[in-house]
Parts: sequence; structure tokens; C-alpha cells
Amino acid sequence: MSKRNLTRRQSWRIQKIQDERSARAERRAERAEETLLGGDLGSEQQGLVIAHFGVQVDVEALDGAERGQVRRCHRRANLPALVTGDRVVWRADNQQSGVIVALQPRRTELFRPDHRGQLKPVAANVDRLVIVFAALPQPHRNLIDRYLVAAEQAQLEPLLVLNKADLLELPEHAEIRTWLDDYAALGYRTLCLSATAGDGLDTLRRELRDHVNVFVGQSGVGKSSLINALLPDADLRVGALSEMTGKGTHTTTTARLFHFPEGGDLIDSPGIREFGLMHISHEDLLDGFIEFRPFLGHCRFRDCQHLHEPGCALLAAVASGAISPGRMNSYRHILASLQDN
Ligand SMILES: Nc1nc2c(ncn2[C@@H]2O[C@H](COP(=O)(O)OP(=O)(O)OP(=O)(O)O)[C@@H](O)[C@H]2O)c(=O)[nH]1
Ligand SMILES: [Zn+2]
Repeated sequence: MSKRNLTRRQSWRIQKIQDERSARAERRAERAEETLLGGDLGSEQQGLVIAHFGVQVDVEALDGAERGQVRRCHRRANLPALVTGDRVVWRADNQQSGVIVALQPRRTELFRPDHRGQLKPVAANVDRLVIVFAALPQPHRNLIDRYLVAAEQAQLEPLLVLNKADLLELPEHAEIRTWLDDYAALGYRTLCLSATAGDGLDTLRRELRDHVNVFVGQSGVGKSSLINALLPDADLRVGALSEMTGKGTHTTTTARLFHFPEGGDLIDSPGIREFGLMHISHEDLLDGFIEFRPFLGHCRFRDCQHLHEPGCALLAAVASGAISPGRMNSYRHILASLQDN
């Protein structure tokens, strides 16, 4: 036999020696890193990633004497890539920066395709998707429903915000308010307000408290107007965004975390605002229409597309009024768009 057969015990010993070697190498690398960073590091502290710039991230101290202050940090090489919203353990150095030594488990992750179409996390621990729409620009139910599907998929609680309430007084826009009622009837949180007139902003502030929020919606619905009204230090926000623009390639994906004065956080970037518009599977699409769920699996044909098949449980539910024709149309519209690409 040319190949040496190792006994289990021998392989175990070899593995153990290798493990010890790599652990020693890791400790050496850490010590070298600490020396490089200017000697002793402070004790371990909890932190929140509020922005990232390639290999560096801005970490806000969540405890200790520096609570609320921000340091630019490097991460240990053995850690995965970090995203805005990540909870981390970090140690300060004596040069106004620090090292991230651990990543806490993420409660949720928001993904976006990178330039090669690979899904990459862009934000962590978001739990609220604020879907903004308005009478103008003309809203599309299938777009709102698409965001709802994305929210279900990412396990974010959606909040439907109908902005520009002032325009609803015009008879041609009156019908839009009934959409909110439809969504409320499905069990979704809804809110009608006006960013410019200020109506309903206090309710919105209360809704955002205790959550990490992301705003999405068609261009022109008033996302920036709302965010500026909620973050009174608008200069700081505009400044932060233009700073990113200066950084070139990461402009569209670098997300920032902001604290609302009344509590709650916002994660925002041009890329984050597009969350929910990426490809979804047929299964996720169906599952994202929450009122469809009781009927799924009850069609005559296992591969039913719920379009015009005989014995379709969803079509029967539309006929009986359990599913609204508007939502069924949305489903069809989104399904067709999935099959087109
Ligand atoms: N009538 C009315 N107009 C509003 C209201 N809120 C915002 N607008 C106007 O709507 C327009 C678009 O608002 P933005 O805040 O830029 O919209 P946006 O969603 O951030 O758009 P993008 O930045 O393109 O994504 C602006 O002219 C606002 O002044 C509102 O409550 N009522
Ligand atoms: Zn069916």
C-alpha cells in the first residue's frame, strides 16, 4: 500500500497540533496588531456600527465612559465583513481609534446584489420597513405589495405611510385613502400624514421609537422631507451624506445609522432606499401575500399558478371576497415581472 493509512488517533493528534499552531499564529497576529496600533488596548466594550468605509467602520460606544462617542475602528482579520447596524465588541486604542474583536449575532439582515449579482448584506438588525407612498407621484399597488413581500421575507414589520395627506382633499385622490384601510384590514400598521404640513408626524415619531427603521418608496413620495422633519439637525444629515459622495465607489451602498431625538434609529443610503426591489422567488412572492397563506396548498393542481386554473383555491377566495381583487392583481403583475427577467 503506497498511501499511509493514519489511525483515527494519529489523525486526531495531527489535527490537534495544527489547531494549536493556528491558534498560536492568531494570537501572535493579534499581539502584532496591538503593538502596531500603539500598545495597550482598552477593555472590551459594546458598540454599534453606524457607518462603514471599506475596511474601516465607525463604531458608537454603547457603554462605558465614552458612551455615545464614535471611533473609527479596524476589525480583526478573523471577523466577517461588518455592516451598518451591527452590534460589536470593540477595544479602544490610545490614538482615537479602536479594534473590533467580536460581532454579535444579527437579528435580521438586509441584502442587496453587488455588481456581480451576488447577494451581500448591507444592513443588520433593522426591524421596521417604512413603506412611503403618496397621491402624487401616482402610486402603484403592486409596488407597495412588492415592498410588503420583501418585508415578510426579511422578517421586518412593515409600516405603511401615506404621505401628502393634504392632496387627499382633492376628489381625484380620495380613493387612495381606501388603500390604507385595505392594508389595515389585513393587519398591517398604517399612517396617513403630511411631511410639509406636519400633520401626523408625532404619531410617526412614536411608531419609529424602539425600532431600527428603513424608509423605502418611489422617488418623490417625500422620504427626504419626512427624514428631514424627523432629524432636525438636517445639516448633520446632509453633511454626512455628502461626505459619502466624496468617497467615490461606495456612494450608493454605504449606509448610515442615525438616532431620532425621540428614540429609534434610521438606517439610510440611496442603496438602502431600493431595498425590496430585487428578484424574489415565486414561493416567497406567494408567502409574502399574508392573506393567501391559508389557501396555499389547497388548489387542484400542485403547480397551480393561481391565474385561471380550474379548482384554484386562491381564485375561489377572490370570488368569495376573502382575497381582494386588487391584491390578486398585484400578485399577477409581480409574477409576470418575475417571469420577464
Ligand atoms: N403637498 C405635499 N408635498 C410634499 C409633502 N411631502 C413632501 N412633498 C413634496 O414632494 C416632493 C418630493 O419630496 P422628497 O422628500 O424629495 O421625495 P423623496 O421620496 O425623498 O424622493 P427621492 O429623493 O427621489 O427618493 C418635494 O417637492 C416635497 O416638497 C406633503 O406632505 N405634501
Ligand atoms: Zn391556485
